[in-house]
Amino acid sequence: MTGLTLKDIRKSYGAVDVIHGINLDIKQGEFVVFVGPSGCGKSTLLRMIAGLEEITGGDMFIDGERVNDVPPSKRGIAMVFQSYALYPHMTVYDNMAFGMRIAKESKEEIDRRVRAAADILQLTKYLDRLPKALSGGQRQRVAIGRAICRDPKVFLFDEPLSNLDAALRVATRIEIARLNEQMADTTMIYVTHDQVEAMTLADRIVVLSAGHIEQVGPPLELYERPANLFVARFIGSPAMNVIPATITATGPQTTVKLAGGKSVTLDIATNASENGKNASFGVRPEDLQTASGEDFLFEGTVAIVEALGEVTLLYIEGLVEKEPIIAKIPGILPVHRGEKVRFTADKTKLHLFDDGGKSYRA
Ligand SMILES: Nc1ncnc2c1ncn2[C@@H]1O[C@H](COP(=O)(O)OP(=O)(O)OP(=O)(O)O)[C@@H](O)[C@H]1O
Repeated sequence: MTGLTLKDIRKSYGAVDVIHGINLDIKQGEFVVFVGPSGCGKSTLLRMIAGLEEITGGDMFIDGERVNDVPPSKRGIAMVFQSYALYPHMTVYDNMAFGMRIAKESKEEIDRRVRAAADILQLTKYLDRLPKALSGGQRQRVAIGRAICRDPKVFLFDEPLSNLDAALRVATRIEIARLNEQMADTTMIYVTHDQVEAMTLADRIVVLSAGHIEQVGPPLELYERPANLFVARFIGSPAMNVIPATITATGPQTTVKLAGGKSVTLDIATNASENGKNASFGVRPEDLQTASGEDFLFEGTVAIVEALGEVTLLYIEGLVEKEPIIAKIPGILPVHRGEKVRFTADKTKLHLFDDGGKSYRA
């Protein structure tokens, strides 16, 4: 057994349970991203893997070895944090070499590892510089380089890009993707709030909420087939539109009556016992298209137009109380506030969830 296994992992702070029994198998070399709302336990879980937080219950295995009581330095793990904490008076080279010098590695081995890490991260020409003479993105790359030099079995990242500006985030994200390719045998676990980072870096995404797992899967599987309303709303930006509905016909296809009165037939199978039940109908903003004829899904009044150039976001009112429906239409639309607009959507892209929020498509 290689990689990392979490078996019914629990965490409590005093009487407060924050992680409620996580079961997860991570294969060697896999890139797994933890996402979830603030406070759901992402950092706590990562810190338990690192050994920085005690495990209250359950078992954790790295490379088949139970590590619950193994100290951080003996777990074969390296962690990169949000703030990179380099030694300001040391050069890039010395910052990367520091841990290995403490561990009494030979000069040759230190030099070999520092240069290999610098090469992967394109830092070779900065090795003699002090951190203050580097950009934020370069400094974060040095922090990553320092972690690479430890030759970890498991690499942990806790929102490593969140202190960088937008352009540097993109550049450093691409650097991390490359690092992952070059260190194909190293398992990587990454915590982020950023949808794009999660979607582009992950082999699998773990969606957490309130200390438990909602769904685990490859990014596009979560996007196309969310297991429940929580995941449906969490993955994708702007979030999936959700409209209350009632099931009026079941079978290989299902017909629902949407709040507002329109009936829609979906390519989703339900059995007869579901008839008459409340459900939630879901459609992603980017799956809506404007319609001209009578064959439309719904109609509403444009409340806000956001023209972003490559797409136009329309906020539509009059369908569901409180929240507007959002449509994301490619290009620039000649539509104005106050106009009535009709929308359709590809039937295969529609979602339906039962009254407990579980997807009927699962
Ligand atoms: N030392 C502590 N004592 C008590 N409760 C704690 C402690 N550390 C964290 N918590 C609680 O545990 C829960 C999980 O926190 P954690 O930092 O893991 O969440 P997170 O998902 O990483 O959040 P964020 O995205 O905001 O960083 C939160 O409700 C938090 O208040």
